[in-house]
Amino acid sequence: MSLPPIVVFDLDGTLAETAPDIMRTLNVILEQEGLAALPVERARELVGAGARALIERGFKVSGRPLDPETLEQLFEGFLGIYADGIAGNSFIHEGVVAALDELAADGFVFAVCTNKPILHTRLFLDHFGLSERFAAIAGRDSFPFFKPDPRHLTQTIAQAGADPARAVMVGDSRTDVDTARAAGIPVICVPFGYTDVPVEALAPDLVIQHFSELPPAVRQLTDRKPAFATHS
Ligand SMILES: O=C(O)COP(=O)(O)O
Ligand SMILES: [Mg+2]
Repeated sequence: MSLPPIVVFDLDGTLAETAPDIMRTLNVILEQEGLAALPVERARELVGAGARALIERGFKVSGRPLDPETLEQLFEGFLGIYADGIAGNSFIHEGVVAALDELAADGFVFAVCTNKPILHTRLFLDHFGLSERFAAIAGRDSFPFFKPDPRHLTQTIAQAGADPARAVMVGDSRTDVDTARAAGIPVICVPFGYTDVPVEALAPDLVIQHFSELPPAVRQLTDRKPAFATHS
């Protein structure tokens, strides 16, 4: 039996708007350290490479040096603060569930490959009742490597038991495009996530404006026709 095709999703900024709760957590930490809170709009340049990088970048834009030991302490604090109220102001983007339903009817399976810690990733997806929709869920700490290392993506696909030759990545940032390119997997970008340059500048295979555009985009890139195409 052949392996199923797969769509692998980035989480922050792609499947979900998570910036309000991520930035709220960062601001608790910055204020604890005597620094000014940053506006949620800064998420576009700060989020995307995981919680440690977020804290580092938050200190950098605040003009405060940060030594490695303090970073580790603050990261430990971040884990608890963010987990507590992880979905307070976050939401799954409109059309995600309908797109999953439509692609599942075509035989696709799904996975999440995110640089969010796996603890938060699972908590978040559980909160929205979505965990069981994914054949594999991989966070930044699920393997000894993480995006943009292509093995984060290829191992996620392997764990999902899917066909890497009929895989598509969906993301919102340079990290996702670089990961997919290095893995030789086509990539679709959403323009409403966390990136400091327009996603078009990252040259993904396709850009979708809304998740209603995802099923045809995925079919185009995997050369698959809708299940009932022959009847139309
Ligand atoms: O939380 C982050 O910094 C990155 O998460 P993502 O890989 O889901 O965009
Ligand atoms: Mg992202």
